[in-house]
Amino acid sequence: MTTYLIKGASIVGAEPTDLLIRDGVVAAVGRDAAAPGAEVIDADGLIALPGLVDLHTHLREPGREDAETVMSGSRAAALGGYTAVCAMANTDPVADTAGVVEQVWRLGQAAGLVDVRPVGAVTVGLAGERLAELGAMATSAAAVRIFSDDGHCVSDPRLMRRALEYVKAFDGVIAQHAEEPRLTVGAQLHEGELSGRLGLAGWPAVAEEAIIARDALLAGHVGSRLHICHVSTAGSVEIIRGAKRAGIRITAEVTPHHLLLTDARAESYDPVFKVNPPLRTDTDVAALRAGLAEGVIDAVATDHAPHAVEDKECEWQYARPGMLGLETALSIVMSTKSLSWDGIAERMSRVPARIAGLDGHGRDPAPGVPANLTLVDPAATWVVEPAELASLSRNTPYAGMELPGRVMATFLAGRPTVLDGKATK
Ligand SMILES: NC(=O)N[C@@H](CC(=O)O)C(=O)O
Ligand SMILES: [Zn+2]
Repeated sequence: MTTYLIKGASIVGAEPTDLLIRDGVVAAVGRDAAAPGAEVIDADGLIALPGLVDLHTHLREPGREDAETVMSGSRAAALGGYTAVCAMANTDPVADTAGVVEQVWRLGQAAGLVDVRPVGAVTVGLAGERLAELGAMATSAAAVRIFSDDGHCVSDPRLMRRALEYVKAFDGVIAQHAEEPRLTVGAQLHEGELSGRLGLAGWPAVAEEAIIARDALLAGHVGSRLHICHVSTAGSVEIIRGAKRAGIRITAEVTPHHLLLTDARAESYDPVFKVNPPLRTDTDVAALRAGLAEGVIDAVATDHAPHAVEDKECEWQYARPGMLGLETALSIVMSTKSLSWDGIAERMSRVPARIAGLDGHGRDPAPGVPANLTLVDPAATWVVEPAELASLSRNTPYAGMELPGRVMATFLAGRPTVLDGKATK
């Protein structure tokens, strides 16, 4: 295994130093760190962050390998500075058995660019009727800790309660896509002035907030762990704040797109802006940014949702919801200027690693720590060219935008997955 000497990197914004990476770990930190024969990486002006951890990635394999594969999604993740991603269960077949989660986990190992941690479905086929084999997925080689029907809400409160009770035994967590389906029938975008003007069915904030409030109470009653996917409204932030104050074991994530974009984008009628939950208002964006900085929202998660051209480049009503996220997440978060480097490390690496139970990830580079880290050039800017993304899909809402911050190198267990801004495989 090659030894690397990273010279002049600033660890999470501290004074520049050198890092020696040997045998999969950070072997030494400091200006005197030297090793004959080491490959030297000039990191002058770069920020070293613990490798980013994504709690919400759609890799589409098995089933929609035309939109993304474990390999292409892993490459996109590494280029975005990620060393671990939690792969959502809404594949075909659904990841609702030990067999499917092990298959995804093995595909991730074989790709070797990022730690792929499969999320298991809560219910069989995501149908919301019967619990999936949660225990078998937890004890499988994939060691599943996060369970989610994401794409769908576990709307039956009795089933949700039982799932929360079940995962307590192995410190699992239920990640809820909070959407009361009876309130979002036919919904196309945020319910507000614009949906009224366009004459399209709206997705009201209360459809999200009602489920979060209900599930927080259930999680508190059961004493189990609940995680809320892609929080999108100011009201949700307040409910989560209250639940945390009450001692409920609740965590939450926000996506980069909900931190930047508003429903005004829907006016263009370009389906690239169609997503679940929908883009909301300026007030929501401000509350999400503040909630994230404060820690009421624990983590940034991409909800990377690749879709094939025919599913996205069509009439708004027929387009699938979702947008790409892995390769742009860090730059988008930087562009919002709502987090310091420590805040970015906390909300994009340390805390998501803790939520997902990933011991080897989310640790600042220090002697003895597994070498899962990323080097970012804070001064560089880049223009998003959809055709140049590593994802097999093109549905980025940031096409043509100039963004700050460029991932120059990423290391997974001491091996570079990105060098000079390019994936190593
Ligand atoms: N976010 C989306 O709009 N789409 C996701 C599902 C989901 O995360 O809810 C997808 O799988 O495409
Ligand atoms: Zn979702």
